[in-house]
Formats: sequence, structure tokens, C-alpha cells
Amino acid sequence: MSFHQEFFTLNNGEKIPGVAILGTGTAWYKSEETAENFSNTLVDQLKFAFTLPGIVHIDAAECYRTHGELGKALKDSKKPRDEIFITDKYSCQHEISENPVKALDAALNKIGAEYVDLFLIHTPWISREEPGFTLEEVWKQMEQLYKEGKTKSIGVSNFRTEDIERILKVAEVKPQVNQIEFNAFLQNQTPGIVKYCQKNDIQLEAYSPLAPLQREPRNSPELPFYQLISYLAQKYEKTEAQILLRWVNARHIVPVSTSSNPQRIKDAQNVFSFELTVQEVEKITQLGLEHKPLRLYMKSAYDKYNSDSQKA
Ligand SMILES: NC(=O)C1=CN([C@@H]2O[C@H](COP(=O)(O)OP(=O)(O)OC[C@H]3O[C@@H](n4cnc5c(N)ncnc54)[C@H](OP(=O)(O)O)[C@@H]3O)[C@@H](O)[C@H]2O)C=CC1
Repeated sequence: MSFHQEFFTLNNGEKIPGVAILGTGTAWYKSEETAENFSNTLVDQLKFAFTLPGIVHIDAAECYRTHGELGKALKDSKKPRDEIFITDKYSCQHEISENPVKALDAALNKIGAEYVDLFLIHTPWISREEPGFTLEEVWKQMEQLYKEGKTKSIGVSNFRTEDIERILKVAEVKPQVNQIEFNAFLQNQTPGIVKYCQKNDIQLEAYSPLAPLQREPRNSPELPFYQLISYLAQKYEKTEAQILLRWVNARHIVPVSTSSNPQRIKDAQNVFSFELTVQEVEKITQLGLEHKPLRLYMKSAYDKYNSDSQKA
């Protein structure tokens, strides 16, 4: 069967692939970057991803300290740059670079690219005290990078509605994306964020889309949620992971997944060869909402929202 891929159109007209198949964080994350901990395994995974058909969407960030691996894989790959979609993030909370302009310059240098496709502010915890400027000021720097063409789109990550409201008040360029934690067991990272972004034409991306399969021990296969996922996997002859990624996409959200296993990376790029029905999408949503919240990231800041996180 010929390869089929789907995209979402961002509010600036740019297209984003409907799934990101290789995040270079989580398992690949390093707290410091040295010659010794350079990961040839990650280089090989990236090179494998670049052999796949279509536009391959890679998720990176300053604090993952894996730009070197991405740069090596890009250099060794024959895939044209315009068939690779690179997301990167200014990880302000780690204070690696002074500001986003310096962060992106350093990233482009390491990656060996002239631009990234999407550049995000990693977290909203920015103030005059730390790292020394306001959210509004940092957004102006993001806009500068956008106007200079160093990034084709700009956005945020882990932002609450009130954080985005602050940016919208001063924005010449509206954020194109908010990348948040989202899966069937955590359908609002912070109160009302999914509806808010969708109403305001800010594309959502979902990290930890496979959390229901991975992090919660599968000790309750009799739960209706898992029975449904297993039934749909058989019906469509897909893996349970592909069902969950397709569900996130059907909710008009870009899943950001990752794997150390080439077959799984390939499967993630192949989630558009089938379609869930409207009723199936709704059923996964409803059964997911019945589960207690499963939050894996930003817990110290966002656990207080757990009681609101499983509301559609
Ligand atoms: N903006 C932010 O603050 C954050 C962004 N991220 C980004 O999102 C990316 C993905 O996050 P993550 O939470 O890891 O995403 P996922 O929910 O996709 O989980 C990935 C895990 O699922 C496993 N997996 C992959 N495919 C399958 C499959 N077919 N069946 C069963 N298990 C599978 C992988 O294990 P295996 O390797 O064994 O296949 C891996 O450990 C990160 O790498 C990072 O780029 C993540 C966290 C925070």
C-alpha cells in the first residue's frame, strides 16, 4: 500500500506532520553533554527515522543535550532538509543559554541547520527574578527569531491558559503551538487548556501519548479501556500504540512519541493507513476519562490541577 501522511495547518499557514515519531528527550535525556556520553544509539535511531517515507517529525530541546546526535544524523542522512520537521525548545528553566536567541543560535550551530521548523518556550516559569526577564519580553525575542526566518513557527510548551493570555496581549505573532502532557488518562494538563487552545487556533501537541501503555503497569487488562484498545488493535491490524497515537491525532492534537525500537518508530510514522470512526474516538475519550489522572511530568507545579485534568 502506498504511504499516506496527514498534516495540520498552523495559524500562520505552515503545515505540521500529524505525529512526531522520535522525541530526543525522556530516555535519551542527559543532564550534561560530554564526549563520553554522546549516544551513537540515538544517532542510529535518527538515521533510521530519516529512511522512512514522508516528512519525519523530530522533537528536540536545549535541555535534552542531544543536538550533537541530531546534527550527526542529519549530516549522515540523504533525506532532504525539507522532508524533516524539527521542533526545538528554549529550556529557560535550565538556564543553559542566556535567552532564546542565543539558545537557537547554539542549537542551529550544533544541528548544522539554517532553521528549525518550530521553536518553543519549554516552560512558563519565567520572571525578572529568574532568568531575568518577563514572559512578555521573552516572547518578543521569539518573534524576532521568527521574523529572521531562523524558525518557521513559534510556540510554547506546558503553558496554562493564563500564561498564553499574557502573551496574546503583547503578541504581534500569535503562538502557533502549545506542547503539553496529554494522553487518555490526562486529558487536560491544566484546567481547560485543550478547549482554550483549540478555540484560539493554537495547535496542541501531546507528549506522553503512550503513557496508558507504558507507565501504568498493565495489570488490569479487564478494564474496559484496555479491552477496547485491544479490540481496535485487532480490528485494524495495528498495535495498541498505533491506536492511541491515532486517537490523539483524531482529537486534533499532534502526538509526540519516541522509541528505542526501530519497528515502533516505523509504526508511529504509519498511523495514517487507517482511521478510527467518530464513535470509536469518542469511546476511547470517555473510557479514558473514567481513569484516575496519570500525570508523569511537571508534577510539583501541576498536581494541584489533578481534579480538573480528567474533564473533557
Ligand atoms: N515539552 C515537554 O516538557 C516534554 C516533552 N517531551 C517530548 O516527548 C517525547 C516523548 O515523550 P514520552 O513521554 O517518552 O512519549 P511516549 O508516551 O510515546 O512514551 C515513549 C515510551 O513508550 C514506549 N513505546 C514506544 N512505542 C511503543 C509501542 N509500540 N508499544 C509499547 N511501548 C512503546 C517506548 O519504549 P521503547 O523505547 O522500549 O520502545 C518509550 O519508553 C520526548 O522524547 C520529548 O521529546 C517529553 C516530556 C516532556
